[in-house]
Amino acid sequence: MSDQNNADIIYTRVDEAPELASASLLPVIRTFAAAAGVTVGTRDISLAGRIIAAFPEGLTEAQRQSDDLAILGRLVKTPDANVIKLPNISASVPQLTAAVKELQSQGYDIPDYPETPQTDAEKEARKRYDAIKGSAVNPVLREGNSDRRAAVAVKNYAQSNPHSMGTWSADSKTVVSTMSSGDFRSNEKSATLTADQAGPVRIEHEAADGTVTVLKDGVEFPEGCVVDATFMSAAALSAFLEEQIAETKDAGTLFSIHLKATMMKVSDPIIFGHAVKAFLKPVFEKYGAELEAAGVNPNSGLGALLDTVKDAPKSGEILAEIDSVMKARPPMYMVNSDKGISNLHVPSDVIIDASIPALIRAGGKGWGPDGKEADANCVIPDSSYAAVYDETIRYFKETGALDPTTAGTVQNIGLMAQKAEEYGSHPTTFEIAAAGTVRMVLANGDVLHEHSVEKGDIWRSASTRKAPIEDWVQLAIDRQAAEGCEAIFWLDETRAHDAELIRYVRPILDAKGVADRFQILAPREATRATLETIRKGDTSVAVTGNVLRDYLTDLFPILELGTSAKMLSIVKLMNGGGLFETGAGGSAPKHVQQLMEENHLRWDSLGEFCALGESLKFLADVRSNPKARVLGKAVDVATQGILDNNKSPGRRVGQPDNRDSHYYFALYWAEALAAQTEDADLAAHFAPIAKALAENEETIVADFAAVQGRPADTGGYYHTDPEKTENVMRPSSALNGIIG
Ligand SMILES: NC(=O)C1=CN([C@@H]2O[C@H](COP(=O)(O)OP(=O)(O)OC[C@H]3O[C@@H](n4cnc5c(N)ncnc54)[C@H](OP(=O)(O)O)[C@@H]3O)[C@@H](O)[C@H]2O)C=CC1
Ligand SMILES: O=C(O)CCC(=O)C(=O)O
Ligand SMILES: [Mg+2]
Repeated sequence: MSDQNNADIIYTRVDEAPELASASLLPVIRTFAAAAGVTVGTRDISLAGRIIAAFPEGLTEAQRQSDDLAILGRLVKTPDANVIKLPNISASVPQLTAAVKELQSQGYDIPDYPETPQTDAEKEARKRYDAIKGSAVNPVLREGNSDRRAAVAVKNYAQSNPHSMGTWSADSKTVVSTMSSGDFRSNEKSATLTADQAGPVRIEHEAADGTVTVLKDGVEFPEGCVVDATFMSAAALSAFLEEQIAETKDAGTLFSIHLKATMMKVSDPIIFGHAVKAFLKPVFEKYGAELEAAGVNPNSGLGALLDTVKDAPKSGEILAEIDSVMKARPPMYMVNSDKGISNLHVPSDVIIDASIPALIRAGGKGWGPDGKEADANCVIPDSSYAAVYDETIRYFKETGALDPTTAGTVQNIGLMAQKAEEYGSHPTTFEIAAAGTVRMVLANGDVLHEHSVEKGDIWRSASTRKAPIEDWVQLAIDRQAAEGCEAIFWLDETRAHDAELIRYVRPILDAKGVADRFQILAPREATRATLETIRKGDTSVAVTGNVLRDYLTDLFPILELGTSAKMLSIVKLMNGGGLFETGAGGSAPKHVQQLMEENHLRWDSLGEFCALGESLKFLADVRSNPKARVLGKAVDVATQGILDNNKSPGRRVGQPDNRDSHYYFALYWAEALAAQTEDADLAAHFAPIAKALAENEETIVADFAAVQGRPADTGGYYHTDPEKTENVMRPSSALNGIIG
């Protein structure tokens, strides 16, 4: 439930590990902030919360929730916004259906997710679920461009306390494989709209027999908007996947496919489904009709397929066939080899931004079905950005792994505002029903883009508005000026969309007289140049579009810091507010599993600490609240204390965990507040708190240690019980007595 709706700072309620961590950290933040008259409210953007808000009809008054995402969506368009955004689940269909089941089991009368909606009620339910699916939160909240980097203290800490890195050898068989034609990159067309062309656009499909179907009408594109259209050929994709399965088998590596089925919620589940069909091709050839009759949707993955087949007629026969096909295939890269969960089981288990960097950090190794590490063929069907990973892998094979003790750092300025580029394209992405032509028709009747398509092709249009582009270039100029270092626009002049962006970037750089401080390089060349720069210990600012923002802000932090959870992640909202994201990663489902099994939470809240400090300092600026600045500066001291004293959570049961790190954060924060001299009232207020926290260290740490090693019950996975979660996450009465 939401509370304190007009609070100074909104702290988001999310899912999985960060939500568990919040149960312990948020009380500390609220208590400390209150001393400076700063209120911290919450808004629920969790998957379960969004489902509850979408289906009030069958719920009791007590069960209902407000549509907090919509409320936040309005807030971030105002100068008043000050939001701390933790990572939330971007749900694939299997995650969505699991959350629905859990809520139903808790007595929430909400409809099932209709896989093939028939009745009007089912169609309505499907429409609402489709709005919840995938990356449904970030695009709404990100009304600004992205500034992600490691705080200096965090980077220094990583250099003196390096994480483990796998070794890279020149004979590693790990490769990236991508399409050379028929993909989104190859078919892309792009144009920047003139004043005459601006206005509502119609997207239509004309079948071979002349039947015209309107796919989408009235999509508003203003003047200066860069509008792209492209498609992925289903035939080319299938041929490519079959070829890759065969090549992987020949090479003796693991087959892996890396997609973004969450943010690219229409296109990438379909591509994933093609991979499932290609891997099990003989099964689909033999039992296609039975699988369809049973309601199998390959886009939901092998896990769902196996579940559905279990209850189908001929299940024994089909399962035996699946088994024999799998044996003939190359071994698969596994998500969890102990539990037999493969890359193809769930579309959201292997997400490219985090999955490839983890493999690169490990020296190009993935886990095989036998539970052993092996080289892998990393299949990335679309070639738009695959070169980044390909070049990184080639570079490490040539030069060996990066050394985190000496490596410099890559900062990112990402073009993200107002659903920029591919990540905003799902409302204008379509799986083509019949061979023909897809056109984008402007208000004046002109055809902007046109493609010949076949049945099953995935056609999409993406757009990027002028104001966000200009804001992004300015942010890059400011960041480069602040760092005085290398800065590269990762744009490929031979790619249609990038060529349009370059037409914006060059004149702005010239007009500001800073063109000599920037390079414009295609992703492959930019990757090589950047790796060479950080190898020397220097800093590089990567100025990128939205997809590379996502990819690079996991890739480089994971190599430099071991994880992207420690990143500072600021979104300067276009209308003046601030959105402070915590880290650059996700909600870490594996961490929840560990907590449930052995009551150890290895989630590191460093991202939250960094975001909190920024949020408080921002509040101080916009509200002229000097006490908030004192609080914010003390947060920075506390964060430094966590690093200096090695108080981040350990990975294994028995080691100090997330709860311990919050205690030390509170201790250092209180000590810093007590010690500062800018605000005597705050110092006096926090002196006894700091003293009590210090004096009770032994008891508090013992309270935490005592609960580990046994299963923990939070009353749910997607929709936890607040009281049970509080019991699990705040087990120290000594600490609770001080924090309140
Ligand atoms: N901003 C957002 O809202 C984002 C949301 N997501 C969502 O998160 C979910 C999981 O995505 P996934 O791709 O697995 O990526 P995650 O970033 O959640 O997990 C990858 C791994 O990174 C490590 N990790 C991440 N955060 C932390 C942290 N704070 N402390 C310590 N380790 C951390 C963990 O490694 P280890 O297990 O080795 O400890 C974890 O297993 C999905 O539902 C996805 O949609 C993903 C990215 C961003
Ligand atoms: O919105 C999402 O699904 C993921 C976001 C993400 O990975 C990122 O912003 O780095
Ligand atoms: Mg990401």
